[in-house]
Amino acid sequence: MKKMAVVYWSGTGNTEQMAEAVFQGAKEAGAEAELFQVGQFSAKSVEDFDVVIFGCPSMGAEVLEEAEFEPVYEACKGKLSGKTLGLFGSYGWGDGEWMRDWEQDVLQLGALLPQGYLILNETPDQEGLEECKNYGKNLAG
Ligand SMILES: Cc1cc2nc3c(=O)[nH]c(=O)nc-3n(C[C@H](O)[C@H](O)[C@H](O)COP(=O)(O)O)c2cc1C
Repeated sequence: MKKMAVVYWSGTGNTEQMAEAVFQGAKEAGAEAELFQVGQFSAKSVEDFDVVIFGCPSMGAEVLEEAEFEPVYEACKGKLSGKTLGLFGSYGWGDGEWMRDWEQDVLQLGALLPQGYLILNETPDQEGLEECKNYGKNLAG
């Protein structure tokens, strides 16, 4: 059984809804999944999971949220080489630049991103939540 962590930050709840659906999908696919708000996670925890799925919306000007999410993610970076990851998040008026940059960052660290990333505009609709579930399922498979 795969051990999976879904680790997220969300300001207004959109990425949180995505995180919950990704987590549900992983569990339905039979993974031993845990859901963490980013403050509950640390670099040390990376080793405890086969797959780590990070979620953070586009903030600032096309960057990760800097006060809470980024410090934890930065601390995890040293543990991500060879690790299977997922990346997801919600965005607003942009074109997903923050996620393209984030994808490049994890690939440069040597992490694996077998299902690519998943982004949704603002509040997820039913179809979006299904996409999130499937993303979690596929990473569990
Ligand atoms: C301070 C702030 C900065 C933001 N910066 C961006 C941005 O650079 N690009 C973008 O597409 N959306 C931006 N947004 C919009 C959020 O990414 C969007 O509303 C998202 O759905 C928020 O997700 P959350 O509910 O998980 O916090 C910003 C929102 C806030 C509050």
